[in-house]
Amino acid sequence: MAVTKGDTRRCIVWFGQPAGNERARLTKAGWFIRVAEAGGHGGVGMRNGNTVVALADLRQGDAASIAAMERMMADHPGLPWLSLIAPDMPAQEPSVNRILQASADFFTAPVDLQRLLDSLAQLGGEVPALEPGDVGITGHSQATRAVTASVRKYAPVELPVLITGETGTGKEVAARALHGLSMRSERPFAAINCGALPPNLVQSELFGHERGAFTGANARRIGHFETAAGGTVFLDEVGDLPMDAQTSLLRFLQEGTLERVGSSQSIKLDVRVLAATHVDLEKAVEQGRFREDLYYRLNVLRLHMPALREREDDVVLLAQHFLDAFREQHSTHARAFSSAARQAMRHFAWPGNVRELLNRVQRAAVVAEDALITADDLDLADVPHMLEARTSLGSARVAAERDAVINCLRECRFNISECARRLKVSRVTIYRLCKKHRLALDDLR
Ligand SMILES: Nc1ncnc2c1ncn2[C@@H]1O[C@H](COP(=O)(O)OP(=O)(O)OP(=O)(O)O)[C@@H](O)[C@H]1O
Repeated sequence: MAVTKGDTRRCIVWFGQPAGNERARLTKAGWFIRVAEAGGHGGVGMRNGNTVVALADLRQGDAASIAAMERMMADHPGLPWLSLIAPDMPAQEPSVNRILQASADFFTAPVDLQRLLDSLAQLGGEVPALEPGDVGITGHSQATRAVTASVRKYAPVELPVLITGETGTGKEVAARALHGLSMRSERPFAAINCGALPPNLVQSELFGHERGAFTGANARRIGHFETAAGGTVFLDEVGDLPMDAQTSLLRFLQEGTLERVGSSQSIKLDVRVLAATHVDLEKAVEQGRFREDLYYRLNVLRLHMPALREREDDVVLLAQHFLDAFREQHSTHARAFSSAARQAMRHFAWPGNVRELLNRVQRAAVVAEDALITADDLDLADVPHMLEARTSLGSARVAAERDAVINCLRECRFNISECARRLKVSRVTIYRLCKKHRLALDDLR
């Protein structure tokens, strides 16, 4: 199988059968598609200078062709591989799983063609034409692009996703994006804050109850899970679920069934579960506050939402986005941010993350007197002083540490063991500190 003269420079070797729309979109984007057979002869057909990406299409795959695909991938480890599976394919099945693991990225049919093009562009060494706004997650920093790519990847997979991150980082925004990009998007999305439910009512809120199930249960109540049938349930602060509700949730994840409180009848239900936590769930497991088996069930796919201070490049963009949204609903003089305000926003640590930014921008839009929101309007006028204090305090600490080591070494006549004893640290630490402060012992003596 040789690449003929007319081939373009960007080539996909598609092991399987691309659908008409897939072929059309990729060709339009400038990719030449070569259809190949995993068990066929002649390798993948490469020519120097071509960008070649291989795609393992397992949609029609029987066991023999999956095995052949695995061999083909093993024979060509230097090639970037993508893989494509059917939605009902058992991703845990060892040979399928090995193929997914060996791929740079994988897709579930129906293929999100924009994501496929982005992935191909990345593998071909181009800057991906990613539009994070498409999925409702505003931001263009590296960290946000990585989140968006994971959201696109996880959305079509029918597995739970555990979303972690500090408060206000956009965990619910991500959960909505996962739902909105999934095949369930036309069905309900139910967001439940487990921490806000009274512990004795959690079971009934989530799974419903029958009339007379407990004092005050005057009528049958349908729970959030049943209301979201065919859709997605998002359990925020899942670590706050009481033990009995954890057991019911585990059973639902294992068997796809639930029982209303006060009933022994099992109800079969199709709901995808997404969960979020801002506490360390692993620690809760260690301390026996969260079931380990439930943790493993929820933590199949994991999405981490970075803190806002880790995505400095997003701050001004998000602020303008919130201001524009505010202006659509309210009248305000404010149109944009002064350069001092932009600088203060970029340097602020944002302990409340995106939620705090949203609140400050809305408040500032109300109080602003002019077209440009000032640092003062945002209540961030102190940021430069805070930075200065942090810098000077930091450098004072470093200087004090250096002086303490030098003085002690001199007093101990450069006896490292003695110096370590007096400063109550190990000898290794003294050597490390000397290296850190660039203290050459010979120069000090
Ligand atoms: N990338 C984003 N683009 C636009 N709006 C965002 C983004 N991230 C967060 N927000 C907004 O910030 C606020 C907080 O987001 P969200 O509720 O999703 O955070 P959270 O991590 O779930 O918070 P908590 O841990 O308190 O439940 C919301 O108003 C949300 O719309």
